[in-house]
Amino acid sequence: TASGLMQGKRGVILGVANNRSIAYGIAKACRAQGAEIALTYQGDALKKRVEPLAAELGGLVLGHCDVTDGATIDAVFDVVKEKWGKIDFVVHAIAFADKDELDGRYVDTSPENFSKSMLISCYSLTAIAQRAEKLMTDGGSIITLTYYGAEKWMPHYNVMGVAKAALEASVRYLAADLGEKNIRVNAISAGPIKTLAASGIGDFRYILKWNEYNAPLRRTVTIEEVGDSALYFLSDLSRGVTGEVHHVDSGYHVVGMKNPDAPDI
Ligand SMILES: NC(=O)c1ccc[n+]([C@@H]2O[C@H](COP(=O)([O-])OP(=O)(O)OC[C@H]3O[C@@H](n4cnc5c(N)ncnc54)[C@H](O)[C@@H]3O)[C@@H](O)[C@H]2O)c1
Ligand SMILES: Cc1c(CN(C)C(=O)CCc2cnc3c(c2)CCC(=O)N3)oc2ccccc12
Repeated sequence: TASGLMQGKRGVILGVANNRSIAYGIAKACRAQGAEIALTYQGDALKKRVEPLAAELGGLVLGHCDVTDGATIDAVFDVVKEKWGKIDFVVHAIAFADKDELDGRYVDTSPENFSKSMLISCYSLTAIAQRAEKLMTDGGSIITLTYYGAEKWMPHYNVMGVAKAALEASVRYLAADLGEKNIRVNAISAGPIKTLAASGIGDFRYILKWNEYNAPLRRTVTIEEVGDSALYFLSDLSRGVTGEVHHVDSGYHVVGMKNPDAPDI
C-alpha cells in the first residue's frame, strides 16, 4: 500500500518457521503497511517452509541463520547489506531450550542446557544488534519477543523464564547503548499462542484455556494482534520509546488471582 505506516522501510525478520510463527504475523503486518522484508530460516528443513512465505510477502530470503554460529549471522547481514545497503528494523523471534528441561523442576536444570538456552534465547539478540547497528545508518528499531514467565513463575517454563528475564534486561542495556544512534530496542511480551515452539509442551492446552478464562479480555491473542502491536514499535509512531517491554496478552499480566466465576478446567 502506498500510504502505509511502514512505507519506505526495510527490515530483517529472524524466526519464521511456518505460517503460525509470531514472526510471520509480524512480517504480514509490516508488509500490509508497505515495508520491504527479508527473512532468514534455520536449516534446510525450514527453508522449504520459509521460501513460499517470503514469496507470498514479496520478501527477500537471506539464507540460513543459526544463532549458535556467528558466521551464519554475518552471512545473512552481508547479503542484506549487499542487496539494500541499509535497514530500518529487525525482528528477533528466536528461542530454544531443551524440551526435556521444559518439564519437571527448574532446580534440576543442567549447566549445558542453561548455557545453550541463554545463548539462543538471550545472547542472540545482542549478536544480532551488533550486526544491525552497522546497517542502521539512519537509525532503526529492533524488537524481540518475551513472555510473562520472565516476570512470574509459570509452570514448566523453567530455564526459559530465566532466559527471558535476561533477554528483557538486555533490551534495556542495548537501548541505552544504541539510543545515541537513534536505534531503539523494545520487547513484546506475548500471551500464549499455539505455535511450533508451543507444541510439544505438556499442559499447553491447559495454559491456553486458563488464559481464556482469566485474562481481562477473556481470550488468547493471535499472531495478527502481536503483528499489529509490533507495527507500533517498528514504525515512527514509537519514535519516543525505547527499552520498553509491552504486553500483548489480553491483559493477563495484570491479574492477581483466578477468576472465581471461571469454570474449573
Ligand atoms: N508461542 C508463544 O506462546 C509465545 C509467547 C511469548 C513469546 N514467544 C516467543 O516468540 C518467539 C517466536 O516463537 P514462536 O512462538 O513464534 O514459535 P516458532 O517455533 O514459530 O518460532 C521460533 C523460532 O526460533 C527459531 N530458532 C530456534 N533456535 C534457533 C537457532 N539456534 N538459530 C536460529 N533460529 C532459531 C526457530 O527456527 C523458529 O523459527 C520466541 O522468542 C518465543 O519465546 C512465544
Ligand atoms: C507459553 C509457553 C511456551 C511458549 N513460549 C512462551 C515460548 O517461549 C516457547 C519457548 C520454547 C523454547 N524451546 C523449546 C520449546 C519452546 C518447545 C520445543 C523445544 O524443543 N524447545 O512454552 C512453554 C513451556 C512451558 C510452559 C509454558 C510455555
